[in-house]
Amino acid sequence: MSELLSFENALQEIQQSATVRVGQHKLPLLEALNKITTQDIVADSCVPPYDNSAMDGYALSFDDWSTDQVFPISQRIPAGQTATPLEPGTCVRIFTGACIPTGADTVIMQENASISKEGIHFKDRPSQGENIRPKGQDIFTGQTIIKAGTKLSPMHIGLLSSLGITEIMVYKTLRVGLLTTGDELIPAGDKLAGGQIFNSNGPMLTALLLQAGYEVIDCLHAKDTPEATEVAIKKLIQSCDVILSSGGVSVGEEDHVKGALEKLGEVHLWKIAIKPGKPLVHATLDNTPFLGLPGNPSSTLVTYHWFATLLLAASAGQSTRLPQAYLIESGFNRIQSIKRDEFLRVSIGQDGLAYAHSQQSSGALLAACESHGYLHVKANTPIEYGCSYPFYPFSGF
Ligand SMILES: Nc1nc2c(c(=O)[nH]1)N[C@H]1C(S)=C(S)[C@@H](COP(=O)(O)OP(=O)(O)OC[C@H]3O[C@@H](n4cnc5c(N)ncnc54)[C@H](O)[C@@H]3O)O[C@H]1N2
Ligand code: MOO
Repeated sequence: MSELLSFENALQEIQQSATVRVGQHKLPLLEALNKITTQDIVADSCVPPYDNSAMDGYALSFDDWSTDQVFPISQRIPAGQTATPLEPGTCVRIFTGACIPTGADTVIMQENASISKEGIHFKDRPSQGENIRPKGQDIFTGQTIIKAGTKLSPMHIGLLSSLGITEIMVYKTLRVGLLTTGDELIPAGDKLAGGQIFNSNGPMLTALLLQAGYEVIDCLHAKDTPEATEVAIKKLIQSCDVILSSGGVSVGEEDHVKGALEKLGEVHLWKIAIKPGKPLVHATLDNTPFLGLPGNPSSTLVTYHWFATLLLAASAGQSTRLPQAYLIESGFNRIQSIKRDEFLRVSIGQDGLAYAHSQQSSGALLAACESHGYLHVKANTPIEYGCSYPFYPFSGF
């Protein structure tokens, strides 16, 4: 086991080696959804831009209020209009979102007002400043609202629109090339012959990449020969910013990916002390980063989640950090441990405890579909009922 790199060291090596691989351009705001900011966004104005009412009601000066005071209405201010200064001793009829007139500092909601011919009476003492949303409550001028390297979400699109921003500088979309390997694989839709299985990693990786907002330039398949593997890799190098592959990275004489990488570029790491996913390989070919994921579908998924997401994000210009862990207590015991860090596919029960799926084979994918995420169990660590372990939901990757 000594030749296996630790999980933490592998993460660090891949993260440290990654650099931005894409250019920049300015896009209309909605087209920038899921794109990555190239610089900090600093607000050049306040949101809201003026003090405004949080309620439909009446604005007045708190100092004018007494329990017997009746306030004539001197002004009506709907949202969208400007206000003139408050006449002392009066109140103004005001609506949610409307400007607070100079001199008013309190809004009383209409449910707490009594209307008579003389004016409006507010029996209960208000709190000074109530129901007023001050200028800059959400964003103030000069505030950094979005950091460089942020993937823009629908919330960011709303936030930027609240500042009147219509276009933004973002990184161009990362172009990813995919290679699947294996003589036994045929595409879904073809007819299976003896010894064959359908290629599921190709579509799964494509879906993962598309979901993350990357462009899948090409998805090639290579037979298990050194020549076919090299030809496919050379083709992908021409057009892709990053290349991912599945299969062919283990030690058998049918595994040709690592050999091809050694021939075409520099291999940085191979074999990590994790289960599933041990024979991951990381290389650079002609300045193009390459991550060779193991072929067993759950090994492909785990290594994509932990390592490919890191490499891809950094290559795309995104600030990278590890996914959020939640400490969750185990709902089961397991005495035996192994010498590799494990990523068990687990569900969180109604009782809040983590339960391992009964099928943990790296060749089985249904377990991932029926689980909520990974329980990270360190090497040589037994699992004890009620003890806490880091849990990583699939949605966090
Ligand atoms: N003697 C040893 N044998 C193996 C070792 C080892 O240390 N010594 N490691 C095992 C581990 S761990 C893993 S993981 C696998 C990884 O092997 P490869 O990455 O070389 O993958 P393949 O051999 O090409 O395929 C493994 C398995 O996955 C299926 N597969 C591959 N690609 C796809 C695909 N696109 N869609 C669906 N299924 C796929 C393939 O048919 C095999 O069953 O090596 C162990 N062996
Ligand atoms: O490391 Mo492999 O992915 O256990 O089968």
